[in-house]
Amino acid sequence: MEPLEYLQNRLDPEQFEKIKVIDNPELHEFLAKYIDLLNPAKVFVCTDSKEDEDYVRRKAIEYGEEKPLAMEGHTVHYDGYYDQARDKARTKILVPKGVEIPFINTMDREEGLKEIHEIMRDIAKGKELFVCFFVLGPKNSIFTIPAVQLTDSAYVAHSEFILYRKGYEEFKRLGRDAKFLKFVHSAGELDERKTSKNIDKRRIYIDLEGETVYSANTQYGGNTIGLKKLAFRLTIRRAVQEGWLSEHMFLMRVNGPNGRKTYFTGAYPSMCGKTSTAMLPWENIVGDDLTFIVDMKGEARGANVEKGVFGIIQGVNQEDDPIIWQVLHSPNEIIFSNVLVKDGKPYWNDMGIPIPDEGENHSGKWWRGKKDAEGNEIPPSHKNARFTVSLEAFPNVDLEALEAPCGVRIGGMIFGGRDADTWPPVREAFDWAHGVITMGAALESETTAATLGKEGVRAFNPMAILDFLSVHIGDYLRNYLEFEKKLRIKPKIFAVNYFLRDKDGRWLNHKLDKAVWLKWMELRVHGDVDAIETPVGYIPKYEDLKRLFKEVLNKDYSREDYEKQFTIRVPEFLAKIERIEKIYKDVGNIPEELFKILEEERQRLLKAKEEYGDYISPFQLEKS
Ligand SMILES: Nc1nc2c(ncn2[C@@H]2O[C@H](COP(=O)(O)OP(=O)(O)OP(=O)(O)O)[C@@H](O)[C@H]2O)c(=O)[nH]1
Ligand SMILES: O=C([O-])CC(=O)C(=O)O
Ligand SMILES: [Mn+2]
Repeated sequence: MEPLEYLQNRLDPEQFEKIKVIDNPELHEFLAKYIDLLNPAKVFVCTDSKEDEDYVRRKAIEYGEEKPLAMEGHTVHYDGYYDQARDKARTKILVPKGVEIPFINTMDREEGLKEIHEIMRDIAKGKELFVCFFVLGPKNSIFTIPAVQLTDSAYVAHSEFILYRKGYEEFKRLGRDAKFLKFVHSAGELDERKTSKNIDKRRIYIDLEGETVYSANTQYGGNTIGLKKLAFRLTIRRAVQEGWLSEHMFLMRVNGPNGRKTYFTGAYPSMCGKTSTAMLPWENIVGDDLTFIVDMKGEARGANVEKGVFGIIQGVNQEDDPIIWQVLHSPNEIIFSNVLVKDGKPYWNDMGIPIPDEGENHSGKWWRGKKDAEGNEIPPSHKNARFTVSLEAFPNVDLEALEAPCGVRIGGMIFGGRDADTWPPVREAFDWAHGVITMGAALESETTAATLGKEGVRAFNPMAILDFLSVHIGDYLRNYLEFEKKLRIKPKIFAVNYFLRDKDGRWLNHKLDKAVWLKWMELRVHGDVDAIETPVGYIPKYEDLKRLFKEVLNKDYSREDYEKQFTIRVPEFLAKIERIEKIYKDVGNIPEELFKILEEERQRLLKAKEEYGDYISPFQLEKS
């Protein structure tokens, strides 16, 4: 049967009409195939109308996937107790038989497709299936990538309405020209708490060739929200093939002297500070997780892939995060996930106010001291509990930049991670290649609760994208190095480390110190301050930071703190180069330039060590 004919038979006339007017046979075929496979009781097609969005929102509550909270617009959603983070082990990239790609969890495409299609057969039985259209990037711009989502979870569809720009009209406009991404999701059978029951059959399979991602028997956003990390695997590949960058980066405006606006991107692994940086109250947020960067007339231009925030709620408190706090306590449309609820109010770990001793959370009925099946005490909220809210709700959003069809010019690109003992708080690369290699490609960070598995383990995580990589790392890095050649005006590259600790494990910095590093980087982009040359890049001068700490945070910054934080730790840096070099040597197909740049850095460090010893005070380097 022809796909359109099938759809006409299968859908209510009202729903069918919405599909029929999109002139795209590939779409019709896709819809017919997966509606048939998933076999839902009914199908709802979302246009860009407010009524359709309202319908999805209502269904999320009717089907019990979300519950209303006391404040208007607020709901809570729970994922299963063992479904609280991204499942790396069961997320696989489907590749032709025999193909292996370093660092990537791959699977034979034929086999994978067969398995997932079997898992998905009749999986939506008795449920309603939502067909949703969105775009990645601003509408009608060079960044725009259309995408269609099928899901039997009203929570997933609802999240996407908050996080992405609507794309139904765009599909209609583009017709057959739409080169779109496809997402098929089913939460599978649900238990009495409306959480996915068959976790053993949880699968996230990414078919690069068909630009389709399948996700089954899971609800956690990172595993299910098609346009987020699932699309990210597909766009990384497109970017490498087409010569642009698709990155795990925030995008923000740092406000310089005399009203100067400078845009920065920042790539840090999951749970390592992207949202908290982009949300600094006196700067402006454009995006907090995913950025597309293209070259336009020799400039690097960036745009937020999304238009909302799926942010970590643990630790959000009135003092450090005043804006998020305010937004979370106002009648905005917000989905709280995996938090503690008592009397219709949400609570989370480390929120800076007393938390009730009982309520409902991701484990069901909860009381302080409750233990899970493994004997671990269950905290009030899960560490990876999140809030989903549109950026429009934030008073500090740069709306013009968010919707700019040509994006914004990027002045600086930052790389960072959880590094207890090596990198100083902030440092500038000597040039593009030095930054891309020693800061981006050499990034290591401790694992976090954003993925299932052990936390706090130092792990190689180049450009903060290792979990999402879908091409050979060598090709990915070559694309980065090549990208520079298209640029007339090159962003400066920086590295930050918010997570440096002393010997006793205490943090060497406060959470808001990052505000000072940003202002310093802004000045450096414009050549407004000098810096100290070290073997690993440029670092700030004490006088400049002292002044900025006073101006930005009204704090006194001592010489002792500066010296502790900015001492160049030669043995740690050398050990890191050793580790990174070994990793890349073992994989092959790596640009030669990477080894050259690491070797040069090693030689600079060895020379400095001879002259100054293992731990070099910035004051010593400043004098020389
Ligand atoms: N010690 C310390 N913790 C920080 C700092 N900045 C952020 N954090 C903590 O890091 C955690 C994650 O921060 P986010 O900004 O939400 O992480 P993200 O990079 O946006 O993460 P994803 O959404 O998972 O990609 C939170 O628990 C913060 O409290 C800092 O400067 N110092
Ligand atoms: O995708 C998710 O699960 C949330 C996120 O931003 C990340 O883990 O980097
Ligand atoms: Mn992320």
